[in-house]
Amino acid sequence: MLNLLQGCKDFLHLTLSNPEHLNPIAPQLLHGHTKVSLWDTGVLLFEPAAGNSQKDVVLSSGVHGNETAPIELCNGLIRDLLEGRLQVKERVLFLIGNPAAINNGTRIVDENMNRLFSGEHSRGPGLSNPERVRAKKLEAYVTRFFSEGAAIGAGRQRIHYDLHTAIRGSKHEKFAIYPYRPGRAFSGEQIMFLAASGVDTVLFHHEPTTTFSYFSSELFRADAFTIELGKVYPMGQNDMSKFDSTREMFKRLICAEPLELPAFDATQVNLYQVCRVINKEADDFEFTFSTDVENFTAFPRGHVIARQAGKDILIEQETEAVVFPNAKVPIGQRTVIMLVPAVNPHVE
Ligand SMILES: O=C(O)CCC(=O)N[C@@H](CCC(=O)O)C(=O)O
Ligand SMILES: [Zn+2]
Repeated sequence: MLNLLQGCKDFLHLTLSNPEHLNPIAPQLLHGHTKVSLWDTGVLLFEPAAGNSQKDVVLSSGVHGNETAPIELCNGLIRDLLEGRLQVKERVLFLIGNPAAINNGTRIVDENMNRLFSGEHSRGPGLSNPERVRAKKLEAYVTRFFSEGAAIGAGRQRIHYDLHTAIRGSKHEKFAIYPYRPGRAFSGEQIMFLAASGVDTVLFHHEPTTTFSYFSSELFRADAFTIELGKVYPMGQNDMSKFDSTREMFKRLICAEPLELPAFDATQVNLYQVCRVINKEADDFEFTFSTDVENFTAFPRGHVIARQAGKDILIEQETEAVVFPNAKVPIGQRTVIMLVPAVNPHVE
């Protein structure tokens, strides 16, 4: 393992040089205190060789190939772990989601991978393209990781941060999507962890989705989020100083350093409720606003925000804010998420 990595520039380089597959490598002892295992290309596990870990943490990046900052952030943590500057005290699984799309510099190759989880990869046309195949494998790796954690002992915390960047600029630069979780309170500790990581805005989703974070949240009861860390830039062109707080909190989490989180305080964060999702139903779908309108821009009741098939789509609530508007999606998929302020969300 170490030889394999030493022959390459680094783990990301190894991954991108083998975009489809790498043979697994059994656990190797690193620096006398850490077990490191390669499960597949872009799939790397670190475990403390001794001691009582309490948490199973998945850090995924590159599910969309052009969202490079989280890939660089994770690769930096991996480099520090491999070279011994950091030592994990919790189990951590790093996933680089879509190496072929990263090589392409594009969001997708054939299909949006973040619409293919919770078994969606095998519905309809089935495992008909590499993204479907990879989504199925990623599900299997997360399942194995959490199952092996459960075998260590009961009561472990499961965490999955699926790291992205947004196509547009955003009024709140860093934000997280909290997957729909009926019957489960939102975690105030997680929201304050995100805030300490520089992610000061959280959207509560209103329905099940086929995203990676929903998969881990629903199937494994993980504290799982899609986290948007800023705007998309090409690889190497990210200002990595913008992620100092995020890196610091991820480091504290995986190295079991004190998190020093304040109690949940709704005044310290921006909380939004998803009120609806507008799907594309016709090829002529178009927004009435320009491509430089930022995420979280709000519009008043009655305002026409989009048109399709000869019909206007109007703002229904007193105000609604838009996030992820994108008219260039296949018919049937989400064109935009609509938000209202979250009123008294059930946070514990
Ligand atoms: O900026 C955009 O339009 C998309 C950024 C992105 O990839 N967002 C995720 C959000 C997933 C979720 O809703 O949890 C996605 O669209 O897959
Ligand atoms: Zn993304």
